Amino acid sequence: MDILCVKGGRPLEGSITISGAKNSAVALIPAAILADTACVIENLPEINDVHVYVDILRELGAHVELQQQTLYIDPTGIVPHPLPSGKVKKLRASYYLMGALLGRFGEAVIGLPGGCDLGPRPIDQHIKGFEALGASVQTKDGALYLQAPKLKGSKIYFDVVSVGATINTMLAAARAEGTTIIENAAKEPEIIDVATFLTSMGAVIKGAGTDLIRIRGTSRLQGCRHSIIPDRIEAGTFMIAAAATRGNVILDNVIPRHLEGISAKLREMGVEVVEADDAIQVIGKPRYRAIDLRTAPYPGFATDLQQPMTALLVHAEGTSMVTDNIYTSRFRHVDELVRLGAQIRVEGRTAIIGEVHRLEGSSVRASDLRAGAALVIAALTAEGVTEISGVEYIDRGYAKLEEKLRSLGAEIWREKKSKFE
Ligand SMILES: CC(=O)N[C@H]1[C@@H](OP(=O)(O)OP(=O)(O)OC[C@H]2O[C@@H](n3ccc(=O)[nH]c3=O)[C@H](O)[C@@H]2O)O[C@H](CO)[C@@H](O)[C@@H]1O
Ligand SMILES: C=C(OP(=O)(O)O)C(=O)O
Repeated sequence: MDILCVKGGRPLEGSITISGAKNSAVALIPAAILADTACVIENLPEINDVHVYVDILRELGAHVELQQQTLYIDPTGIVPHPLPSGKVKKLRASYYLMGALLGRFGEAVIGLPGGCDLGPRPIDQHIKGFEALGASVQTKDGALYLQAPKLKGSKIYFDVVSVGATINTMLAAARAEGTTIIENAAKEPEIIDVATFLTSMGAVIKGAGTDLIRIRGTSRLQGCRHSIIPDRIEAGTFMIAAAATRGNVILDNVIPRHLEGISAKLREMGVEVVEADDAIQVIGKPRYRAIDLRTAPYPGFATDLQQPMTALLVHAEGTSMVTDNIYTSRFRHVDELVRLGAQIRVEGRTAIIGEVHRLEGSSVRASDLRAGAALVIAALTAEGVTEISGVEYIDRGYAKLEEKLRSLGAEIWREKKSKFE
């Protein structure tokens, strides 16, 4: 069992390069199933979710070669074996196998997805999308059984703005006959990235990035080469860490427009944020103002940065209120922050964060991916050493986290711990 050890107290200084987006990567890899020839995906983040997906594609019969940040996928050998359990339970985004296999083969059996436990994460809107395209969908023994002799374009209105349901419907619709219209679509940059990929393959997609997307499907899609957009959540995490440690960090390979939500909130606190074309600089200050924030679908403040942000707000003067409007229980990091000395209480969907003058290192546990990021940020600002377990969650979604932090001057290292310690 690995743990991360962090000795706090050093400002982060220097520059790092942000990796490709996790939430794009885990959609683009299954999207390659839709092609009749091979795809090459570049700027892949070196994270566990990608490794799990590569294993799943191999299990289905694809020829896959992964070399650092480049992935070659030849899907011609794929057979739509049922995957009711196993690796699909390890990540949330395994739900994209439903749309991709349905689009390519007209059938799929996929276990209900895993991923971070943030409260209920239903997939009723995904099912609504598949059914609108003509698929029959049944849930049995923890798996979804999908079948559609012929997929036909249709008009779908989502009752909830959902990243996963929007992308999944786009995947199936790309090989459906006729035009599909998605209303109340999610607008995240990763949706545009998937639309760009499918367009390079031969689908005709208009409106990605708005709440109305039109997809004209085709019976043949060819392989293509695509470079993944930068990870705005990884970038946001480092921006918060730079501010929390009163550091001075330049992030290369970012799209500043994707970071407007986090940049605005950091500026409101008194952090200096300077934008260039494809880089952003964060300059920490000795004192910060408390702020209120509410998460919302893009372009609102990303829920995935809510937990890291609470770790910074601990150091602001006054009382901050953080409300998560997307998930009902995304505050499992709070008790762990309190162990380090933070003053936070949770009321319903809101965390009320008081000001403290110092945090002190302790042993804490990451309950999910961004809880892990929040604990690392808190540990970087704490006196003494913090030991963080639950590292497997952090490894799901942050590429070379320790390496990047060390290059900025942090004292962070990994240790093996016996399960009896
Ligand atoms: C792999 C991936 O891209 N994960 C991201 C994706 O997750 P994911 O795609 O799972 O999240 P959604 O956008 O679908 O979820 C948003 C909200 O809609 C609800 N909902 C969703 C689908 C559905 O069928 N029914 C329903 O009620 C969810 O419970 C949640 O409250 O977007 C989330 C919200 O930005 C991010 O936190 C995740 O990092
Ligand atoms: C919630 C997240 O991931 P997933 O949807 O893959 O569980 C996340 O990236 O913060």
